[in-house]
Order: sequence, then C-alpha cells, then structure tokens
Amino acid sequence: MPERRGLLVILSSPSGAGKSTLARRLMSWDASLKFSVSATTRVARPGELEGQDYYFVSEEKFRRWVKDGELLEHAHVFGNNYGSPRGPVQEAIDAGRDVLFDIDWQGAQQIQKSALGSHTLSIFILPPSIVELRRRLISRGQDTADTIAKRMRKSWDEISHWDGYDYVIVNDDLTETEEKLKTIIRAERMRVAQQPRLLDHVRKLQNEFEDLT
Ligand SMILES: Nc1ncnc2c1ncn2[C@@H]1O[C@H](COP(=O)(O)OP(=O)(O)OP(=O)(O)O)[C@@H](O)[C@H]1O
Ligand SMILES: Nc1nc2c(ncn2[C@@H]2O[C@H](COP(=O)(O)O)[C@@H](O)[C@H]2O)c(=O)[nH]1
Repeated sequence: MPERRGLLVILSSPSGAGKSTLARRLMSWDASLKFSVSATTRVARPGELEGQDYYFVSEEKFRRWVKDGELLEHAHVFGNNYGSPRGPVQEAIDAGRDVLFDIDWQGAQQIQKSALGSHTLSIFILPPSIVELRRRLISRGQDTADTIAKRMRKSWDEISHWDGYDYVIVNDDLTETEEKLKTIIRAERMRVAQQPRLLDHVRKLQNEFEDLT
C-alpha cells in the first residue's frame, strides 16, 4: 500500500495560454507524475502522437466509452469531444502517483465532484493579455485561421471560470510560471503527506497538555 493516494493536479486555461507547454515541462521535471492522456474526437495535429498526446477516437467509440462509464469526465470543447479515461487515473492514484490533467473548466468541475477519494489541486493559467493569447495561438502554427478565431471567441468563456480554481497564475515568463507550478505542487504534496501524522501529533500534544494541567 502506498503511503498516500496520488493527487489529481488539474491545469486549465483558455486555448493557447500555455498549459500543454507547461504540462510537458512538469512531466520532464518529475517522472513520477503521470500525464492523463485524454481521448478526443478531433483530428490529430501534425506531430501529435496517438497514446502520447491524445487517444484519437471516432464519435462512435467516444459515445460508447461515455455510456460504459470509461471516462472520468468529458466535455464538448470547440466542436469536438474530449474526455479523461478512468482506468489509467485510478491505477496511478492507487499506486500513489500524482496525475496531471490538461482539461477545460467543465472537466475540472466534474473531477472535483468525482468520488475518487483523492485530493485535487486545480490551477488556472491566465495569459498576460488577449493580444498575446492570439499571438501564441497564431505562432503555434497548428490551427487554421477559422479555428483560431473560434478559440479566441471562446476564450472569455473559459477565463470567466478562473475563480473556481485553487491557484491562478499569469503565464507571462514561461520559466517563472514553471517554477511557480513546481512550488505549488511541492507544497500541496507536503500538506497532504503530513495530514495523517499531524492528527496523531495533535492528539499527543493534547494528552501531554492534559497530563500537565
Ligand atoms: N510564457 C510563454 N511565453 C511565450 N510563449 C508561450 C508561453 N507559454 C506558451 N507559449 C507558446 O504559446 C503557444 C501555445 O501554447 P500551448 O500549446 O501550450 O497552449 P495550450 O494552453 O495548451 O493550448 P490548447 O488549449 O489549445 O491546447 C505555443 O506555441 C507555446 O510555445
Ligand atoms: N474536459 C476536457 N477537456 C479537455 C480534455 N483534453 C483536452 N481538453 C481541453 O480541450 C481544449 C482544446 O484542446 P486542444 O488539444 O484541441 O487544443 C483545451 O482547453 C484542453 O485543455 C479532456 O480530457 N477533458
């Protein structure tokens, strides 16, 4: 049995604010973090790998997974379906591994309500400005002008959910944001790890107090 169940670490942001970039950096910082590879019905971008970036599935398969309860959460985002497969997440947290999610606000809310018995740590990434958000989507060079326009139109809808998260970070300088994320994750791990021992310690202090007074 692991000392504690794994944490569920959620990153959300409007499209293009930088969460996939940050998630990749966190994964190379700590190999014990497990990235939750989502299933999606959208087509793969050039260079995206099946099973690494996403599981690219048909609408029919996605609907079947939803019906069979195979997804921990799912949402319709920018005209496509996205969802987090339940099995790998359950396996990882049971083994004491923390899981990192790159999902939208709808998925974040569903995971926070799910009865997995694990702590969630939710972090919202804001862009420094809307002009910079658009610049990042364009400079990523992977979406058509139409797709970028659609994502920009939806950006406020995502941003408006910022206050439902434990932490909010403005991703201006990438390295600074990465360091902030590491600090938050380290602190949460420490908080959760010390909880069971803390209760014993407070009981011990109470006994000592009662003996002495
Ligand atoms: N702090 C930053 N400064 C400048 N460019 C950045 C920064 N963070 C990310 N980028 C760049 O912005 C672009 C979008 O980043 P990324 O793909 O990580 O966004 P995302 O939030 O995951 O988007 P989506 O929700 O569409 O998947 C990428 O080209 C990335 O290199
Ligand atoms: N609710 C969920 N949202 C997800 C999931 N996987 C990704 N996403 C979000 O979708 C948008 C678009 O992603 P893109 O890869 O097409 O740019 C972005 O906000 C992701 O965070 C998921 O499993 N569930």
